[in-house]
Amino acid sequence: MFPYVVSERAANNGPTRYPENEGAPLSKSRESMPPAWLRTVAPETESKNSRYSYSPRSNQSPSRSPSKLRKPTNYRKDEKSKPLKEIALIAKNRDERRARQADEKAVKDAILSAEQGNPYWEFLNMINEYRHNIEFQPLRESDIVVDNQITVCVRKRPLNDKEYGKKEVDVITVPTKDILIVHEPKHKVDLTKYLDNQHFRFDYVFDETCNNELVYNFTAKPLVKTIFEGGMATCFAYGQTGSGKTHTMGGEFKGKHQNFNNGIYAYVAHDVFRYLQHSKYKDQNFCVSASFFEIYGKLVFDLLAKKERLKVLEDGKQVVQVVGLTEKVVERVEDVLELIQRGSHERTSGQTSANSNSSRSHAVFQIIIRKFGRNVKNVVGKFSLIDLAGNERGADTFKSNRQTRIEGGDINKSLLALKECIRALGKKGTHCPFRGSKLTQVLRDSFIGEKSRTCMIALISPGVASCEHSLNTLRYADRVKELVANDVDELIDGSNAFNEDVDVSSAEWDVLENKDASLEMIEGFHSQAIKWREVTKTGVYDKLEFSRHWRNMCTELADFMKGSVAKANKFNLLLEKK
Ligand SMILES: Nc1ncnc2c1ncn2[C@@H]1O[C@H](COP(=O)(O)OP(=O)(O)OP(=O)(O)O)[C@@H](O)[C@H]1O
Repeated sequence: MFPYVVSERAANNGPTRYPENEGAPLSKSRESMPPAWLRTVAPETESKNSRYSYSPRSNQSPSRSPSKLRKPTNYRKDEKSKPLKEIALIAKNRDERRARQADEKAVKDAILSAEQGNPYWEFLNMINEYRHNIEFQPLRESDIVVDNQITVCVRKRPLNDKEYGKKEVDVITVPTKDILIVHEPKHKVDLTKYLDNQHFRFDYVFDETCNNELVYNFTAKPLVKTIFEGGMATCFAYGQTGSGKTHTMGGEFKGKHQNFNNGIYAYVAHDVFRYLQHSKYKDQNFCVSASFFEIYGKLVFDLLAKKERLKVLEDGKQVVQVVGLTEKVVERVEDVLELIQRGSHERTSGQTSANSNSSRSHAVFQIIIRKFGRNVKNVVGKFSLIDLAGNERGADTFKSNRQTRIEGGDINKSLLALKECIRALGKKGTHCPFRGSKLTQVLRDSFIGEKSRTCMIALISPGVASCEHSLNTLRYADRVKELVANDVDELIDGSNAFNEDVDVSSAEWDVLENKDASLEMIEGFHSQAIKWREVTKTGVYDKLEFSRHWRNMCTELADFMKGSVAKANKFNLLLEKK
């Protein structure tokens, strides 16, 4: 990471230039000392209480403004010293300016030498300064996981070795748990460089320090219970090639080796088997199975049967079947891991990095809960986990190669259909255009029904070279669930909002008012909690009623305190800025 703290001035100015006749900057130690020629003291002026004056006999005569420096004659004592004071002040200001310019130049030189050959060094400088003004409040493990029907979040991966090697600049900032800023480098018509800082808000934003487990806890984990309660759960990984989709879904990579134990597939499997042990489900005759297939264009391949080609059929009741798809019964987490490993190898076998099929196909891993009935095994719920094709493939439809164009078109179509289907799920009663692509057709069940829940993890690469693709990914995710990011400025120091005194006093008013309301809220919660403690102590109580009350109380308190934190944060930032 960038090792210097960049001063505000250094980031805003272009290369330092010195005015003609002023020469090179003075060193900082000479700050506030007048130049040598001004320090030549004439005896007659010294005696008249003037610290510095000009002697016309001196051979260090100044080349500029001699009239200003001529020895005064007919002034009274205090009047005589006035022009000299002015001269001293001018000299002092100039020395300070020179010292400042020297500082700025030193900082820029340091950056330039550290970032030798980096065409983006000025942008890097601006981004660092922008970050310098932010009070970071990233996502923490202890943060509340909100129960959404549709969750849309973004994960930023770290810069990789290749990108460091190319001196790529990280253009993504994650100031809080739900806000992300893209610093897009731009040029004005006069070629001045500037940053277009674009803000986005999502349910959660994971920065480069978050690991797969944390991502899982806020995304797919809350959906596991859905499949035990008769619903469909779906989790998509969306993003450009190399942004971390497979890393997130399948498991972290160490070189070429992938650890299938710490991907979202595996975490879901762990939780499914944990749920099965629960007293509520233990005796329900549930059976768990898994399947793994790949959709490439309009074709479907079975990843658990040597990529056998499969047919997708829809019956009169709009029930979609992938005919002949392998569905293996699994009894332990290890069985699931074995299938994930087998399917993943099948998916990537025979491909080179230059011709990566995996990034041009959607991989669908499903965990299915069935209940044994009389001879039939009815589906109770299904968790579909999808590692989508690289979204830039959809954009590359101008590529000359016909095959690439067709592939790009198919990917584009499926991603657009997917977005519309998820949006339809969110807007109840809206028609779900699932026939728009093979992907949405196969996943039809996921987009219908009150109990269906979906989560989209948009993955982005942080480098400046990926900026355009990252923006496309973010705009897509933003359209899936339009969460407005209009209070972003409140978090970022330096916005105009901070300049007004009136803002500070209104923020203060808000906080003081909220403080009293918070106290009331907490007291109310406290007295209710004590009542429930008495009721539950006996062990004989209405569990359903308690669970509902307790959930509502906690949600209310959490929501209220969330608002309090925002108010306190705004007030604090305004004061610190002041
Ligand atoms: N959060 C992360 N932390 C560390 N490394 C990561 C992270 N995300 C991705 N990577 C690394 O980046 C590389 C590309 O990741 P990955 O293969 O998951 O991308 P992808 O989006 O699935 O690409 P493709 O569409 O080609 O399959 C891998 O080497 C992976 O280890």
